[in-house]
Formats: sequence, structure tokens, C-alpha cells
Amino acid sequence: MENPSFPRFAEVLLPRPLAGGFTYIIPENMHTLLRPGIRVLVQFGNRKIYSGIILRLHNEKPENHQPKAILEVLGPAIDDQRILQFWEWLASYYMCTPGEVMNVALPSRLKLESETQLLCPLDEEQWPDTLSDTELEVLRITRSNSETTLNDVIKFSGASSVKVVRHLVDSGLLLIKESIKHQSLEKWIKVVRLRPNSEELIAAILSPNTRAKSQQNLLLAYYQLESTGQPITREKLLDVSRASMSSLDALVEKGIFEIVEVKESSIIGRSGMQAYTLTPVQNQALQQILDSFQKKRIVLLHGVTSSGKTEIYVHLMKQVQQSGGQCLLLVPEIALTTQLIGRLRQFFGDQISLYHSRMSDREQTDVWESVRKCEPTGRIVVGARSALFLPYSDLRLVIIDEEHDPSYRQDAPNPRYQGRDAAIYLASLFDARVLLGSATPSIESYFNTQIGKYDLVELHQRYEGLSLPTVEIVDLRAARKKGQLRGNFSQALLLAIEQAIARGRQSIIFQNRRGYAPRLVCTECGLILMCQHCDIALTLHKAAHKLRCHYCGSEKPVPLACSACGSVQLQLQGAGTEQIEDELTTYFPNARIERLDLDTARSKKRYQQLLTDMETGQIDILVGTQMVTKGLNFANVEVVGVVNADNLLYFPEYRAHERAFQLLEQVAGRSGRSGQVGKVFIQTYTPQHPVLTHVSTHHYGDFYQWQAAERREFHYPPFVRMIQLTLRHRDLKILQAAASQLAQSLTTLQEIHIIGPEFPPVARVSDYYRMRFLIKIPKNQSYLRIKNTLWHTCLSFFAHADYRRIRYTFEVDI
Ligand SMILES: Nc1ncnc2c1ncn2[C@@H]1O[C@H](COP(=O)(O)OP(=O)(O)OP(=O)(O)O)[C@@H](O)[C@H]1O
Ligand SMILES: [Zn+2]
Repeated sequence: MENPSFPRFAEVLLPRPLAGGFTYIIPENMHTLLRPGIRVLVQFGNRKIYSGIILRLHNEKPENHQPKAILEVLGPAIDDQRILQFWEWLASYYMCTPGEVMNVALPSRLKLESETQLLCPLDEEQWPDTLSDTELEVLRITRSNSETTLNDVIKFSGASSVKVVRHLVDSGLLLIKESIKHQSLEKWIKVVRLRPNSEELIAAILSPNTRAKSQQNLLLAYYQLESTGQPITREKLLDVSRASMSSLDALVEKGIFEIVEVKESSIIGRSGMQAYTLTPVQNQALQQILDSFQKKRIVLLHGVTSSGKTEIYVHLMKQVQQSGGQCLLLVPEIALTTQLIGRLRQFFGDQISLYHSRMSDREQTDVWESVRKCEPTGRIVVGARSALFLPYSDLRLVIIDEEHDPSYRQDAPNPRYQGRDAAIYLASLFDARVLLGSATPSIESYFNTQIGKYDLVELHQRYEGLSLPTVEIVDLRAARKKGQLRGNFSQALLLAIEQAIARGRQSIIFQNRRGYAPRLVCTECGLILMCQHCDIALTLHKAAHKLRCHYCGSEKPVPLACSACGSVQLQLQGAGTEQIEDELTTYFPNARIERLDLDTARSKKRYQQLLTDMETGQIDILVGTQMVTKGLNFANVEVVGVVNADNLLYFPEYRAHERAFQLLEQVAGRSGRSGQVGKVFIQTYTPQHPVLTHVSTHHYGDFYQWQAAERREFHYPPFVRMIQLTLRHRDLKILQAAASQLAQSLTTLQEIHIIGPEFPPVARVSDYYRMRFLIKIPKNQSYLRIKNTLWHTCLSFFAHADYRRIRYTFEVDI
């Protein structure tokens, strides 16, 4: 019988770059199963099958087409409506589609689609004998052909086989191709754990007059083991409780226990490590934060480098954990955060989940589920920006570490969003508190404290009252004149390194370019060797003996002569980390020198090794790109040298000064973290540059005043809002024609100020030319309305036959 009160249609979100959700008919047998957040399988177009997520149920029959019926119900993905609301907000705010958001939000396991490739890893002898006929059939199809897609299975065994596929994937008998490249060789073990919401059942068993004594013993043993923090395997539980297997099965059947597989490494016995006792200064900051949270939702913790911000995070996270709520700690790049995570693991043990896009699909899905069910491990999440998409239901605190870091922004593909800002919005949906932390806050965040939108809490002192490092600005021109320059190094810096080595202390040398030399130039005709596909000079990599493009990754052998004039007088210009390392080896032949950049630390293992060697004093000098500036905490670093600050200072972007200040202050902050005061040397040809002055006094407030005044005067954020619209096409003429036509159409938007069309500093990347518009929007204008107009203007403009092949993207709040 049809249930007349049940909605007849569902709006389903699909992982495609299309606007809005799509309407499907709800078959009768699904009435009890559907609600928003449930994953379903649907057909889209004539052939394609996708798993989508229900946005809402309704009764509005679409006017212009006959909807298809939902094929299968796959199960819940999201329980809390606010998560879907967040996805929709993200799409609309950052000018993309909810489908694109869904595409990055869901782990690939939850995203079956017709092209999904399936793989059966086990031989037939290894299959369990409990398989149903359909399961057997599906496995045989997959086994017989290494290129089997979900579509093939559906063609053969019908749409209902998808449920079977999903079940097989869940039990590890089938693998999804997309996830295969991520498969880690981790060992998994089966553990027993309590199911959520089983309190009543438990109370019944624990009541004194229960007849199920053996089950009671199991529960008590469980609690006992839980408090030790060890993994609770079936064997151990039976051993401690002296109960029988059948009693354990009974508890599983009753829905009190469940048996799940978890990664062995995720279970670290609680080491009994306590949080450090906060120093009085840190404690005062913590109290201020807690007080502020009573009145304001968002607090910026501005704490100088090595002031112990991490310890304050730990105390706040602990409070949320104890209250049973969820807490998210966002970090800019998980790969560069191993030290921080190590510290958190020591303290929280296995009660913490990591989440980032480089985890295996299975690990991602596990975290997804434990967050959705708000299990103990799903309450404290440490993640990169992708952790914003997890299905929280009781989020109470979001901490954003190094909130100024540019890697919070996703550049490509859509959604192109700023993770920090999105986190603040997500928190607002849950009325959760937000703590932004940094030694060098972004201008936007600090501005928000100045206008009273956020509260500001400051930590001016390093842990243990150590002084911030002394900074010497080294004038390279003067040094050269006085003959005090050797290669890329001033005598002052070399002397400091030498003295540090003599004292058994370490140095970090920062150069913002990898490779050996960023340019190879013909001294006869002046030709610079450029990438064939990009408008950028090729970088010489000496060890690999290659010229490489750092934009598109293409490579070339190193030529012996100039391709234009045949001269063999080719000269290297500029210096990358590889050259700096070489140079230091000649100056300090006995020193242990290592390099940390994308070329040497491609693997996580190698990166970890470098950190350990640095920590244990196996390295005297560490040369590196900005990888050495980020959050590293080495106790024994005395000297930090910046080989050349000028290429940071003169980058053509309105944030260049802000970025330069942040980078320099952060790298400086790696020195003198314990023991003696650190020494920083910044080499430059423009020693009077205000950024350098502010770094040398470590006075963030002065730096802010200076930058804010400039931004106000020249109308840049945070005093206006800014959107960048970029057009890309292989043909320069078509691109230019389109850009100037579009400029015409945009003149109708009178309230805004448009810069461009113009070429970005690198006009062509991977054979695509790029032109961009910078759109400045006064704060008194409706952002939403203007974005809408822009969106629709572009939609109709690029629908035009001549311009249909032009790709265009928006970057909001650039
Ligand atoms: N209360 C404390 N007790 C013991 N050690 C502490 C305490 N506070 C901080 N430390 C130690 O001081 C060092 C610096 O702390 P932390 O790394 O948290 O600084 P930070 O403010 O995050 O610095 P940065 O911004 O430079 O990354 C760490 O080794 C940390 O363990
Ligand atoms: Zn290139």
C-alpha cells in the first residue's frame, strides 16, 4: 500500500559539476528508509549510475521531465542536516556547485559510480563459503576481467547487485580501483567496542539482579580494559572476563558490543603522559580564552613563536573531550605537522582521529563513520582542510593552528575555498567556539579583533621566558663592496654558523627556491631557457642533471649550447637550495649538512628521517625551502640564515608583504627555542625595507598598522572584498577577445571596481594562457547579490558558441 503521507520525490545531490540536486521518484519499498543524508543509487542520463545523497524529500513533480526512480538505498552518510547546509553554503559562497563540493567531501568509497573500477584481490579458494549466489556471481565477473566497472556488474546482474557490491567492498572482498593506489600495508585487527546509545541495555545487564552474570562480567572486563587504553580484542576480553564466546555473541546480538576492524597503528596504548602544567602566563591566556568564549564565538590567540600554543590547545581539547562533544583541530598541511601530531598522540593516545586526503580510502571511511556516530575516536579530529567535510553532529570547538597559512586555501579544483573561513562558518552552524592561533596572524583576522568581531588573547613571552632571537639585517651590497661576500653568503652569517658548529649547536638556512639554479642564460644572446609549455624559466637540477619546470613538471636534458645562437657560454643565474647546500659543503667540509625541500622529502619516511636526525643532533646545518619554516620545534637550533629575502619582498601580489613578514618571522622563530638566545641573519639588497625592520623588532602590532594603512589607502582586503576571475584557453587570440568582450559585459556592474583583464605574472601554464580580472567590491554592497550577477553573467557569456571552450574559475576572497 502506498503511504499517502510520505513524500513522493527526493532531491538527490550528485558528484557532478551541475547546479542543484536532481529529482527522483521514491519507490514504495523505500519509504521507511529515506531521509536527507542517506546515500542512494540513481541513474543519470541514459547510462550513468551514481551514488548520490538525498538533500530533501518533497511532493513537487518536476514540470519539464519525467523523473526516474531511485535504484537502491545504500545507507546513511550524514546524520546531521547542518552538514548538508554547510556543503550548500560552501558552494554558493565560493561560486561553484554543491556537486563539486560533494565530490571532494566524500571519501571515494562512499562515491560509487558507473565508471568505478572494481577489483577482486582474493583467489576463489580464499572466498568465504557463506557467499550468496549474487555475491558469487559479482565476484566471478570481477575476477574474470581486471577492468570490470560497476557498470559491467549492473549490466550483468541488474541494479540490485550494487548493494551486493557495496557489501563486498565493505567486507574487503572487492576493492575500488580509485582507492587501490592509497591502499596502505597497515595491519588491521579486530576489536570489540561498545555501540553508541546502548546505555539502557547496559544498565539492564549491570543491574544487581540480572540473571546474565556472564554478560555482566564481560561488560565489567570491558570497562577495566578500556581504562588501560589497550586494544580490546575478543581474545583478551574473554580471557579477562572468563566468559564464554556465546555470552559475547549474545552481547553483540543485543546491540551492546560491536566487533570492528581497526588499524593496529591507530591504537597506541595510553602512555600515561599528562598534559604539561601550564606556566602562569599560559594559564592566564587559557583563562582569557575561556572567558572570551562566554561572550564571543571567535578568539584569536596571538602567541609569539615558541610560546606554547600547542599546550593551550591540548587543554581546550581535553575539556571538549570530557564533555563528550566533538572538537576539530585544523592544521595547514598534515605532512608538515608530524611533530604536533606526535605530541597530541602522546597525550590523547588512540582517542584521536587524523583526517587528510592522502590517507587510504578505508582509513578515511573509518574516520567518517566514527565521526558520524560520534564515537570516542570521532570526537577529537586533527585534520587538513578536508576534515571540514566530516559528518559532525556535536561540534563544540574548532581550533585553527597557524591560521595565517596560505595552504588553508584550496587552489584547484573547485571548490576553491579558504579553509579557515569555511571552518568559521561550519562552527557557526553548531554554535561552536573557534580559536585561531598564530605567531603571525593574517591581516584579516587581526583586523577582525580590532573591530571587535573577534576577541584577542596575546602571549608575548616564549616558554620559560626565553627571549625572541636577535635579528641582523645583512646588507649584501655593502658586504660585497667590503669584500665580505663569499658566493651567496656574507661573512657574518658564515661566522655565526661556524661558531654554532663549534658549540655543538645547529643552523637552519632558508632559501625560497628549490633546485640548483632558477635560470640558465646565454651570455652571448641573452636567451633564457624557458619551459615549452609555460612562460617561466626552467630550473636546473644538478643532481638529476635535468632542467625542470616548477609549474607543469616537464623536464629537459641540460643543453650544451644555446638553442638560438649556438654559443656554449651558458651561465647559471640565481641560487636554489641545491646550490646553497653545495656551497656550504665547500665552506664546512666536516659539517653534517642536509636539505629539506620537495626534492629530498618526497616521501613521508624521508621527511620523518630528516626531522629525527635534526632532533637527535645528527645534522649541523639544515638547508631548506619554506618547509623549514613551518611549525618545526627543534631545541638546539641557534642560527637561522635567510640567504636572500628580496624575492619574497618583491612578489607582484598585494599580500606579498604580509607573506614575507610571516615567512621571515616564522623561520626566525625556529631559533633559540631553548637555552641561549637565537641569532637570525637576513641577507638582502634592500636593508631598509619596512618588512625587514618589523621582523627585526618582532613587533607584529607595528607591522599590522603599516600594512593596514596601505590596504586601506589602496582599497585592498580587508577594507574591500575581492574576487578573482580567471579565464584559460590554449589560443591567446581567442582568450584576449573573450576577455575584452567580457570586460564589456561586466561594466553593467557599476558598484564594483574591476582591474583587468590582465595577465598574471606567469601568463601561460601547461599550454593554457590565462587572463584574469580582479573584482573589488565595497563592503557596503551586497556580496551575495554581486556574486549572483557575476555568476549569471559568466554563465550566459560562456554559453556563447565562440567562448564555450574557455575555462573560467572564481576565487572568492582572494
Ligand atoms: N607548559 C609547558 N611545559 C613544558 N613544556 C612546554 C610548555 N609550554 C611549551 N612547552 C614546550 O615549548 C616548546 C614550544 O612550544 P610550542 O611548540 O607549543 O610553541 P608554539 O607557540 O606552537 O610555537 P610556534 O608558533 O613557533 O610553532 C615545545 O617544545 C613545548 O613542548
Ligand atoms: Zn612548464
